[in-house]
Amino acid sequence: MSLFNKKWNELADIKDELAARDWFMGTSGNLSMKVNEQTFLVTASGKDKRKRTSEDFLLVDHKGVAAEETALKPSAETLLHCAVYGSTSAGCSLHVHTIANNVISELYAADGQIQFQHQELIKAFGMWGEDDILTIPIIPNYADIPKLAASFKEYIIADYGAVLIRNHGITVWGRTGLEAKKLLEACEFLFQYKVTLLKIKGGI
Ligand SMILES: CSC[C@@H](O)[C@@H](O)C(=O)COP(=O)(O)O
Ligand SMILES: [Zn+2]
Repeated sequence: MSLFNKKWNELADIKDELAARDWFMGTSGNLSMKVNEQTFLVTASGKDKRKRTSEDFLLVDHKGVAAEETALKPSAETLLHCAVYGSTSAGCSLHVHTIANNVISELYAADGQIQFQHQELIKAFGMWGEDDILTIPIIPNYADIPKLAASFKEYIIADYGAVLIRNHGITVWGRTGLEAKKLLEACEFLFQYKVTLLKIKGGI
């Protein structure tokens, strides 16, 4: 199997798994996977990401421009994926909108971040110390995508990480598809936990 087909199938399988969690409401969300140093696969814009079709992804260059003859449009948020691959050795980037990540982004917007400590799942981010703290930045949402991508890029400081976009969604990236998925699932677990706890305690 060619590298292109291998990467396509890997990304399609991740998409199916996230779809099974119902993380692609209203055509939201976009995913990408690096194929080589020059190009990556990204979801086509505006599609129902719960469906698996031969038009789910297209190949784009480092500027997010289609690298092949196609009628498909790359994700409207391709520049965020470009920002990841342009400044790290990441191999996969995932973006989803969920109720939990939107609620958390709104509740903690004034702090510009949310932190988790003494939570087993922060180990997904390599936080193995007893008192380690996981910090996830929260940035404003801009309709102007180049502006959003520039703001997002400031928080890309490693080959894996996560950034919440206020009242929009989360973008995570990792060295492999498996790592990116692990980080996304860990974040969503932590967000759902926090929302549930706040509700029980009467905080919201
Ligand atoms: C109607 S979904 C919201 C979109 O504007 C966007 O935020 C999104 O995540 C999906 O856009 P897409 O262009 O399909 O990648
Ligand atoms: Zn989005």
